Parts: sequence; C-alpha cells; structure tokens
Amino acid sequence: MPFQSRKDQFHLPIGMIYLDGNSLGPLPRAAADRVGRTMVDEWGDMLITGWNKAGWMAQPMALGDRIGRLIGAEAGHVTLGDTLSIKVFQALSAALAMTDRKVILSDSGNFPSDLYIAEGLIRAFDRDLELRVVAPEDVAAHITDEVAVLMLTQVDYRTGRLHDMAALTAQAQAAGIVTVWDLAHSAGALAVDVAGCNADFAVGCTYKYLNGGPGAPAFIYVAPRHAQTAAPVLAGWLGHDAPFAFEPTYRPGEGVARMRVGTPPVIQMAALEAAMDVWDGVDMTDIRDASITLTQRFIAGVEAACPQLELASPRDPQTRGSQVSFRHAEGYAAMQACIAHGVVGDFRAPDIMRFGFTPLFIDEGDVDAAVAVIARVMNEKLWDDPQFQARSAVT
Ligand SMILES: Cc1ncc(COP(=O)(O)O)c(C=O)c1O
Ligand SMILES: Nc1c(O)cccc1C(=O)C[C@H](N)C(=O)O
Repeated sequence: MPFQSRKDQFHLPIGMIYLDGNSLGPLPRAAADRVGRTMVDEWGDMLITGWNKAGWMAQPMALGDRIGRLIGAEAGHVTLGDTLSIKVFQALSAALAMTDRKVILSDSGNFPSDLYIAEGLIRAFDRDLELRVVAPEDVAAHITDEVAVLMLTQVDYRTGRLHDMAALTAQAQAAGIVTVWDLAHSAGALAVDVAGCNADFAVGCTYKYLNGGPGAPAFIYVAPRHAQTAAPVLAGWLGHDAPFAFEPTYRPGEGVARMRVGTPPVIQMAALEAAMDVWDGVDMTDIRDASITLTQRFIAGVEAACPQLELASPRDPQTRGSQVSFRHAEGYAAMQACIAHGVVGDFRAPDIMRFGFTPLFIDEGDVDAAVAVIARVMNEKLWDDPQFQARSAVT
C-alpha cells in the first residue's frame, strides 16, 4: 500500500516546502504539549521523584528500543544520550579496544566530526594508530588485514551516496575487522538492518529524519555478541552496573547500558518521545519506496527544467539515500534565493545544493511545487543579488 503522509502531525510553516529534514526535522505537533507536561507535571510537581515516578531514568533504553525497531536492532541493544560526536567516540574507542591492529579505515565522504574524533583518539591512545581516509568508491579495495576498524557513515552527507552496509560489513569481518556505522543520514530514511548486516557498532542522531528537535540525544547500538564485553572509554556513572551504589571504581553496566554516560536530557527526550509516536506503525520499507518515488520525481523535474544544475547524487536510487544534491558554482546564493522563495534546502561547500526528502511530511505535490520554484530561481538568476551572497555563520 502506498505510504500515507503524516503531514498533519507536523507543524510546518505555511508557504514553506521544507526539504531540509535531513539536517533538522520539523516540530511534531504533539511535542510542545508533551514537553510542557514534562516540565510542569513532572519536573514541576514531582521534582526529584520524577526520576523514578515519571520513568526519566528508564527513557534512554525505552526510547532506544523504539529507534531500534527502525534500524533493525535486537530489543534492548540501543541506548540514548549525549551528542552523536560523543557516540562516535564511544563506539570507535570500544571497537579499537577489541583489536591490536593499527589502521582506522574511513572515507572522504564521512562527516568531519567522525574523522576528528578518530584523530583525537589516535592522539589520546598510547598506541601506534593511523587514520586512513580513502575515496568512498575505494573503501572495499582498502579492506586488508592491516585494518583494525572500518568506520563509515552509511549515507554521505553531501552527495547522498549510499554504502552497501551488508556487503562491506561482511567483507570487513571476513578480514577480522570491527565495524562502526554512523547512521545519521539513514535512521528514519532507509530500511536499515543492523542485526541482519551483523554490524558490530552503530550510532546515529535523532534530530534529522527522526524529528527529535535541535539537540536531541544520539543513539548507540552494540551488537549482542559484544554487549557484555565492550569496554567504554567514556565510563560515566550512569553506565556503571550500580550507579546508585556510588562505588569509587567503575564496573560496566548490563549490555549497551554501559554506553550511557551521565544525566539523560529529560526535556529533550520528551520531545523525542512525541516524535517517535509519529513513527508508530510505520514500515521502513514503505518509507524507502516513497522516498525513492519522491527523489526520482525531483531529479527528473529539476533536470528537465534546469540544465545548468549537475546531479551530484548517484542516479541509481538503490545507491542513494533520501537526499538529492546538485552542483552549481553559485550554489550558496542560489540556495539562499530558493529559501527566500519558500523552498528550504541547504548548501554544503564547495558547491552542493542539498535537498532532503522525508515521506512523513513531503509528498509529490511538494516535489512539483519545489521544482517550479527552483526552476524560476535558476533560470531567472534570482540568486544574482547581493542579499543572497552574504554568508551566514551557520548554513
Ligand atoms: C554523519 C554525521 N556524524 C556526526 C555528526 C555530528 O553530530 P552531533 O553534532 O550531534 O555531534 C553529524 C551531524 O552533525 C553527521 O551528519
Ligand atoms: N547538527 C547540526 C547543528 O547543530 C547545526 C547545523 C547543522 C547541523 C547538522 O546536523 C549538520 C549535518 N550533520 C549535515 O549533514 O550537514
């Protein structure tokens, strides 16, 4: 059955076509009330007892399971907290502790934070380690028995290029390599199957396709076979086996709960809980089918109307995530002009205009309307105006 849009469950500004849910998802309508109730009825009235009475302490694992369903994780093996950069640190450091090889293999399409975290860990570990960054299409050829950890983001944040997670994981594991997958641009966008792919570690954020709001906590998955042995380097008190025993020495908690660090962000989790309600009953294969229909329609429309835009994303939808990117030398100004005319995407240096497609709230009518605006902007050179050239700090 075709996927039924859930647009009515989101607050979307009138007159705006929002094609940036791949960076920051929109506000679920129920979230403001849910956050308000958490603040007044729980924080306000329960105060400290809210940790037990309102179940705040159990939320990271409970919400972890709801996210786990969308990424194909076994129940009880996903937890929430911190930012994604921190979760990358935790997964990569735990993966490195499982091997004495020296190379961390990643690709140039990975998000900078992931690469910076690897560089930082190399500086911090008293061990001979090397970060090897290769072109995305060359990863398979660099899987050798020198490699300790394969650390990849499944969907390239700039081009939308999609790695074959099952094939690369199998190839890496056959070579004795531990895998760490960043699902920031996959969770809620594709039918990910961490268990089926036999991934070792996976991490991701909840403020993009999952719509948990700016600053929503990240998630981490540890495969059940590693859950009782993975060694957290960021060993915080809430990842301890008995946090309220306040023991002076760390003992890892049960399974993935050891990847918890400190106090969970209760208010932000209330927003995420409302966002996860929208996902109830959604089948990720339906989302993926709908996403492919939308991205194919968008590419066909833009290419027909704007020959000056060069497709930067893979043409084959099976090798693309849920975003479409085009290159243009004036991409920054052109995107500002699109935004001023009601189509919100974003720009990634040096020349990428990026548009995200999120079937929960984007439908074919939105795609056609967006194409018409983009065609006007490009063909009438509406971007050729000083107001669109000045760069802001956050783009
Ligand atoms: C693939 C990827 N990894 C890591 C990050 C960093 O996430 P955070 O800012 O939540 O630490 C992002 C986005 O910012 C991302 O897209
Ligand atoms: N996390 C972000 C933020 O705090 C501010 C602005 C943008 C972001 C992003 O998520 C960037 C994003 N990872 C990207 O794909 O470009």
